[in-house]
Amino acid sequence: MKLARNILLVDDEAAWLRTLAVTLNRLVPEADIDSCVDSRQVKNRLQVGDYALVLLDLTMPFHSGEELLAMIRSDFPNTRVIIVTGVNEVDTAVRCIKKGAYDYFIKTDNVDDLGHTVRRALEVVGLERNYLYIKEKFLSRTLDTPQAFNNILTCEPQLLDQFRYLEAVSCSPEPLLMYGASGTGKSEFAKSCHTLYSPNEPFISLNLAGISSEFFEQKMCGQLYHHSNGELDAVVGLLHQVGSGVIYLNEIGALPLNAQVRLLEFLETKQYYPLGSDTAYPVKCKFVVSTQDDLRKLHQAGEFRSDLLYRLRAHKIKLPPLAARQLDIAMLINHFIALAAAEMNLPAPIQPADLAPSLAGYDFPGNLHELKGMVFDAVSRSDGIALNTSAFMEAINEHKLLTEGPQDLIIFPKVLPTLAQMNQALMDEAMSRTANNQTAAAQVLGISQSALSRRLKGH
Ligand SMILES: Nc1ncnc2c1ncn2[C@@H]1O[C@H](COP(=O)(O)OP(=O)(O)OP(=O)(O)O)[C@@H](O)[C@H]1O
Repeated sequence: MKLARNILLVDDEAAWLRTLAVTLNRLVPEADIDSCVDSRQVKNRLQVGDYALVLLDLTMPFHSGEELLAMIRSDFPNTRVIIVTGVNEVDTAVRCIKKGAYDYFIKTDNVDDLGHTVRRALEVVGLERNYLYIKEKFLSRTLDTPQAFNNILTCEPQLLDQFRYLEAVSCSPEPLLMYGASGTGKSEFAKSCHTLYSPNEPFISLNLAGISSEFFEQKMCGQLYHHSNGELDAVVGLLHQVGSGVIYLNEIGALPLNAQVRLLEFLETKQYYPLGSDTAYPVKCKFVVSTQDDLRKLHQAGEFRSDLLYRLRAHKIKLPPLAARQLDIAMLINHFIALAAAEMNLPAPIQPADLAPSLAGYDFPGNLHELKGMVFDAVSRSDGIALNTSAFMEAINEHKLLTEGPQDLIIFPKVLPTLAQMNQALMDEAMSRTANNQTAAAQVLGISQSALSRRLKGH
């Protein structure tokens, strides 16, 4: 969605209107400026043009600025008004602010101030319109571009909601922050965002785990090398390569503090300097970032800047772990079977009906990476008819052993002990752990004190 940049200047003095238009063109070159010298035409002009801002004179024949302000506030609530007034009308201008004007400007004031006020008002209107658009899109139950989500299979309502949210916010120039453990589909969502935002521009992804501040800056901004013979060499940075596309920064929580300052500058000033150069270049891309960490906790630990955190959280998506997506498991297994069979040039085996239910209690710590790996392993072991499920069972048992912890494991020697040796070893261990208290040791072993006593004597 493009932000509105159209401004209508209204004044009955044609010469002043011309001067104002020239000045604003110079101060706010990104704006499109129209003017209207007849107060009776203002309503008509607002009906046909989508104006973000009206600069309104107070004293005009036919309709006063105050009257027009009331009409604009009621009929065109998405358009902001700045009152432009002479020194002798400041009281009226202040009254207009109370009635909903965004600001007022006295004709004799420094025009640079007017430039700042106009730019601020345009930003406010842009944000308001963006917010309204996002709200409307999110509340509608349908997707405009369902094909953007072709790579994300799901029938979980919470993920379908995320599709609608992503479609609504993808047009916004603000960054998108995704939370989710490894393998929950963050890269796929970043790609969908790219398809929605700028499908014909590049998509570039950078993993920030273990990155240094210097490398980050060089990678993003590029570098200019000045040789002693006067020649120049340039390494092009990602911000140049990505142009108006999408840059996906994975593991944002790992970004060192100095590099966080740089990223914040890219977001706020919308420009960057290649290393070794003092020429500023524009940042035109959309930033999508993701993390597995709780950035607020990182901030509390002094590892993440709060200003960057607030800037990044403009739009955010939380992706659920695979274990919370039970409706999807059977469908995802089939999807990965088809992928694996195509990749290995094998016939696609059939998924046993009881496989997905048997995985219901498993928590998939590696999420979709893990499920995909299991299916690929299973397909490679299959006979081409039924899917070999041993890969799944092995993974589940391995995981059980790991999560139960080494203290719960009995590690047997290569040559197994006899039962008598195990009995003796168990009794010795229980007696030693209970400081030779037979009653307590018997309790630990699950037998009576007299039975333990008998056995100890027997040995
Ligand atoms: N809903 C889905 N449908 C089909 N495939 C999916 C889906 N979500 C993710 N995948 C696939 O699962 C794998 C893991 O997903 P992805 O790489 O997007 O996760 P991630 O959260 O970005 O992981 P990491 O944090 O490790 O980078 C990828 O091969 C991806 O194509």
